[in-house]
Amino acid sequence: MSPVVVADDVTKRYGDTVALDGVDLAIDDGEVFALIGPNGAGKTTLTRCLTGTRTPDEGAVELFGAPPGEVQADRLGLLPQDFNPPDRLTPRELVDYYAGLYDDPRDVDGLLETVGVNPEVETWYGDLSGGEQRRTCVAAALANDPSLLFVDEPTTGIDPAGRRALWRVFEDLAAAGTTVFLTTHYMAEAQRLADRVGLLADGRIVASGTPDELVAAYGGDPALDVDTDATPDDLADAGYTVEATDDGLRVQNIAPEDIGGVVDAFESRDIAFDSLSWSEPDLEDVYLALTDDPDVVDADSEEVAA
Ligand SMILES: Nc1ncnc2c1ncn2[C@@H]1O[C@H](COP(=O)(O)OP(=O)(O)OP(=O)(O)O)[C@@H](O)[C@H]1O
Repeated sequence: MSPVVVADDVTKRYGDTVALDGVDLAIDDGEVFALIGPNGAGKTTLTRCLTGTRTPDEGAVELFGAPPGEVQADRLGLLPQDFNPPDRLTPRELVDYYAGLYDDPRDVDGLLETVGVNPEVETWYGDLSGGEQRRTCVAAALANDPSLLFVDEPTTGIDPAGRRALWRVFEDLAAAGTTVFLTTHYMAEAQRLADRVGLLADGRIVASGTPDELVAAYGGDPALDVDTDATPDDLADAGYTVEATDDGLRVQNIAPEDIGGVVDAFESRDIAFDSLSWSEPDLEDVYLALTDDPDVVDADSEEVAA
């Protein structure tokens, strides 16, 4: 099976800034690929090069085996990060406008309902909340029922319930065979939706694989966090790898069945603690290990205005 999306040694510069530095990528038919990476890593630039809205300085891009400009428009869906439709249209008018550009569009009201926007609403796009605007834009990007969809930060600014609703939309698209390329700052989004994840840093793909492969390779070990005033020295003779954290101690490489032994080690040394919290590594740990970026967004705890 030949890949649907190919980037071959793609380099893009803006003046002295090297936004992409030799990116290789191949995405198979029906795959959901999530591109993650810090601000300025080059995600939007790569999305633009792949969709033909930017031309690489070096290297080549192919969609369905052809340059992006030669691909039939109704096969592609694109939701750019900075998509800015006319303000004075209702959601139905707006999606209807995009649907009208294609021969065989999806049903507009059904699309709006799918993304959680009431098709009857008479509010102009410009007066919708940020989350409602983004959901309307997702509906517009799906108007032609694309077989390849590019979405650049599709759920930024959407509240947690709305984000999960959109995840279900993307999961349904993937189940129906749509190839999806998405960029996101939400590690939970990449972990849940993506068959494969690529981590872009300074214009280079520094790691790629399934979420499980990346976690196994870079995520570290499961750990037990202990809320305590103790220091690592207090447990120096206990045989554990222990490091200090903001709230106390982290005991590394602890399986669930080892937790009792750690508690015994604390109690036998008369070390007081308030609480224990065990966690397995996830994609966020991978991201932090490979980028050292403190601004990674936790999709479950982030506060957003709907
Ligand atoms: N039109 C432009 N002119 C000059 N520099 C640009 C232009 N577009 C992007 N850049 C620079 O290229 C680099 C990559 O930007 P890009 O927007 O692709 O990153 P990103 O990973 O999408 O970032 P974010 O997560 O903040 O959206 C950045 O240093 C950016 O400042």
